[in-house]
Amino acid sequence: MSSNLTQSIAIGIVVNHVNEVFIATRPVHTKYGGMLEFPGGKVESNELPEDALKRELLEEIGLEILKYRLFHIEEKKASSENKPNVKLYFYLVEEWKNTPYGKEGQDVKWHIISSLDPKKFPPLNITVIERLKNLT
Ligand SMILES: Nc1nc2c([nH]c(=O)n2[C@H]2C[C@H](O)[C@@H](COP(=O)(O)OP(=O)(O)OP(=O)(O)O)O2)c(=O)[nH]1
Ligand SMILES: [Mg+2]
Repeated sequence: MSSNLTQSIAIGIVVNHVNEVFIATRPVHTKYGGMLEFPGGKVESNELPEDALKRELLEEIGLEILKYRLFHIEEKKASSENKPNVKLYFYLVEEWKNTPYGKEGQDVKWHIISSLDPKKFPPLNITVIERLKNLT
């Protein structure tokens, strides 16, 4: 029997009109430190995934999002009894206000979708990056 809880994560794939996505480098001292990531973070207990998406993008990259849609869900079972299962909600963000920047001091950059190297991202991003490349 498994009693593991599920930690949901809301992630924004911010895409501009020239097929670039806004990507940050994870701080070195964190899990997957030094790897690339789409902005986002943990869904809190009182939130829906899309509430967390709006909050995290404002907190991390100063973006007020206007148009977004759920694009992909990735789930992973916990590797041990005392860890949560994880569920990643990836949203495509297509319209926003403001100009995104690294509000927490993180390194950020626009990357052309076709140039993305999935090996530079956490392993749960591999499928969504493949799907993203098939869009363009
Ligand atoms: N933001 C983000 N997290 C990802 C991606 N891929 C992936 O596996 N993750 C994982 C890494 C983390 O274990 C988890 C989200 O964590 P986070 O570190 O961004 O969480 P957070 O913003 O709420 O930060 P904190 O409060 O835990 O410091 O999801 C991704 O593309 N973007
Ligand atoms: Mg985060």
